[in-house]
Amino acid sequence: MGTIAGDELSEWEEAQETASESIAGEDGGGDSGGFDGGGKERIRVSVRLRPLNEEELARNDPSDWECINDTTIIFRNTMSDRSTLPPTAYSFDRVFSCDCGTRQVYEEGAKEVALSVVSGINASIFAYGQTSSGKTYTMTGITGLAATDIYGYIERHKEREFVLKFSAMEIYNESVRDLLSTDNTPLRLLDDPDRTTIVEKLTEETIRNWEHVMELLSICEEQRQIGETSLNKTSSRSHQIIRLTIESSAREFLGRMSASTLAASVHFVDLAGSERASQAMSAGARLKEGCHINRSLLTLGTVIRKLSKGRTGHIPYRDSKLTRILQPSLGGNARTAIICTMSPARSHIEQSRNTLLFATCAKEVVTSAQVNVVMSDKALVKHLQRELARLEGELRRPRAVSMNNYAEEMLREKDGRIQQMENDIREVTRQRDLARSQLEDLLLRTVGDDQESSHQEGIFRGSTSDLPSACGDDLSVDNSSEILHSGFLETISPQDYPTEDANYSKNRQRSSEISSGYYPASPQSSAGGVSSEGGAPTRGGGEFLSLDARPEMDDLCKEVQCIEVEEVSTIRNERSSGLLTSENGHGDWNAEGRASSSSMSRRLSRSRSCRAALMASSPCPWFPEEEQVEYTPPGSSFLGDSHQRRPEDFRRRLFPLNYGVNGEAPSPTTVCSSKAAQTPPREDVDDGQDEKGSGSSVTGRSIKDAGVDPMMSPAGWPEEFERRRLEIIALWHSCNVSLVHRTFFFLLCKGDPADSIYMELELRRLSFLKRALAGGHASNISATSNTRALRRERGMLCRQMQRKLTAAEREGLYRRWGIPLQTKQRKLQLAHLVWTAAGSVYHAGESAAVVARLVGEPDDTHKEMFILSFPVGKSPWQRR
Ligand SMILES: Nc1ncnc2c1ncn2[C@@H]1O[C@H](COP(=O)(O)OP(=O)(O)OP(=O)(O)O)[C@@H](O)[C@H]1O
Repeated sequence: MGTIAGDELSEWEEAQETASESIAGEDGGGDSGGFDGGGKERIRVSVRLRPLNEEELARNDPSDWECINDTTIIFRNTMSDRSTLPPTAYSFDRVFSCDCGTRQVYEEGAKEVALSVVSGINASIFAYGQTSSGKTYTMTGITGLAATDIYGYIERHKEREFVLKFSAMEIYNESVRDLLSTDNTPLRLLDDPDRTTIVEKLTEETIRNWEHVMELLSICEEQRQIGETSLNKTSSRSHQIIRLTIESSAREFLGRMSASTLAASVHFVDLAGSERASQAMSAGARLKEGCHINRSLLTLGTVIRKLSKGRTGHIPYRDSKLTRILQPSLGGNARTAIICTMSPARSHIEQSRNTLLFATCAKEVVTSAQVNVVMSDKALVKHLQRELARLEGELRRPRAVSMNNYAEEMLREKDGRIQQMENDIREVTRQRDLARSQLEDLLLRTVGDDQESSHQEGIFRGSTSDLPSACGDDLSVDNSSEILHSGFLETISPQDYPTEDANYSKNRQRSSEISSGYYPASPQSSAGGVSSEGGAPTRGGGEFLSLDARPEMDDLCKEVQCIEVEEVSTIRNERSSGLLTSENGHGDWNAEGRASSSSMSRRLSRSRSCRAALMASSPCPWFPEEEQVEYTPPGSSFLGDSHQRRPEDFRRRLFPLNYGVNGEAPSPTTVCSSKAAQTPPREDVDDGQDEKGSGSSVTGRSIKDAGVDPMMSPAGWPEEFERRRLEIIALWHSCNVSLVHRTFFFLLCKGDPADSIYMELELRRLSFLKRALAGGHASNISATSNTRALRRERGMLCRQMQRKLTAAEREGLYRRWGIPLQTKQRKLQLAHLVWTAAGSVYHAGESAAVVARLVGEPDDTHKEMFILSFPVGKSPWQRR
């Protein structure tokens, strides 16, 4: 039996209501005492005053108690010495005078509560009082009457099927005995999940009829421990608990899943006498009984007292078997009625007062009875299955959620990895393309210079048929190198060239020619080395690369050509005007090597178009395409003595044409011994008086392009380095060059003679850029756009300060740079301070230190970048 709640209750509500209505309907609520079917109510407390018994009458024990009405009993002191004292009044739910019969007591003091059991509400009827006060007398009557009424109710409610079960026990000396069993073995008390106490192995008889109940009651009476005390010859020495359990179901629902079963128990409790042992004049076995009795009653009194004060604190139900078994009836799920019996005799005044005190407390105790509906087996199975499914669902749900979360987390992680890998692939691809582009650019420039030289050489020694038709101009040169076999060429035998790589050999030889800084002009030499028909290589004078034998090279060299032409066009024109003349409109050259100005014009025109085509097809990754077309600075021939000190592998990559067959670098002495290497550098002055021919001027330009200044002694380099560095710093400032570029260049070029080539290149590029900006012929770049890019770069530095520097480091920088710590936007101030002084190497060094700290130190790779490209506005760092 138990209670149900929630949706399960709704399943039974209809049947329960049917049962309750049927009970209330016929009996008008009388049978159930008008109880509303559940809720809190106080214990119904009644006091029954028995008549003076023979012994009391015999000793003239006066009766001082009087029930002045149905609810109040007063103690009227008839003793002479206390006659002046006012009577003490006690009020209860009902008081019964000595002339009230048991039926009346039952009807008015117990029936309402007792018959609640037929409505599925637990009920308890207690008899409390001292020995011989009439507890057994009262409870025996009440139990019988209640049983009779219950059976009368059953008889009247044929629509319901009732099942009555009877059990009885006594608690004697704190041992529980089964009154329906001859076995006196104490029964154990067990706790069930409903916090009720189960008496193990207690006999429970299913009652057949009213007579059966009476029979069982008789058995209990016979079985109960009795003894003779001074007050009661047949004193009940134990607490007797008779339990009548009633289950009822509406017959119309029987066998159905929805069949309702109301189940409740009514306890008839005849307590042992509450008197003190001494008062009962007990001794021996009776004294021991008295101790146990009092222990249980003492606990009962404590429980009632505590319950009467509210349900705060610990209620010592478990301190005795009596209170433990009756716990539901004491402030639990039961309606309770207590009938306190008392003797009217003055001699029992103290016990009577105690009884009334107990009753006073009991009437304050609130119970919370409710209808108990039990399920049928089928319904219980269904309910349990549903509950099982629910619990399994709950068990699965968190796990499912957890699994889903785990799966989602794994997917997110994998997506993240995939994204990271894709980013890595993109980055690697970008770097690969960049490196490839740089390598191609490097080769292009190198070969371009070679081509430029060859082209120029062709001007002197070739014919119109030597030039690629795509270039439009058929420029022929009949001049030959005057020292074709001089210098480096003499050191390398054509036989040494690997036959399977003729172009490489040719290029390498050509590069050697360039590196020697000398272009042949001697007809004699030309005759020995180059065919006048087409410049075909001859073995006798060393193989020259034929222009028509390498059209792809011609295409690749266009960028360099056009830059060279742009830069030196004025000079070249002037020079050409005196040295080269065209014999016809197709740009043929005369035997004196003079070209007409119209030929040069055509040449310039061709170069620009070719450059544009080249740049469009091979964009430099460091520049937007539109910027590359217009702002690629002059290319250079990175040749000369200085680069010999660079890392061997880099030299090999950068100047493949300058190496021998076996990869060995040409010795500085070889280069220096060349005739051209000893030629004084020529200024790019348009004196127009180069009688030595264009070959000399080209030679001089080539030397400068190579960054080799034969006149500059190693001892003079430090001063020259400082001069160039200051010039570069000033140009950086003028051109708004990227701060990162400035930083890397400044930190990498520290005065090593090998740096001369980089500085020369940088100066040339910066000069070109400055002129382009000043001249306005750079349509896609302007000082404004550079300034904007520079501002973005300073913003980047500002953000990097926050990321890369600690607060202490930043504070140190602020102090070092004179930025007041109390000012705002200090990082921005610092970012706008670096690289702002155009004429101070010290300032540049400090600036470079700051920027390098923020973007990282440069390495040799960056140094190579200086040759490959020249970032304006945006730095390589920004483009990552
Ligand atoms: N209301 C009453 N009217 C007439 N006789 C009564 C009444 N109450 C009790 N008696 C009688 O008083 C005697 C003692 O009653 P009873 O045995 O019921 O007392 P008790 O409280 O049960 O005592 P104990 O606790 O010792 O068992 C009995 O002989 C009984 O018949």
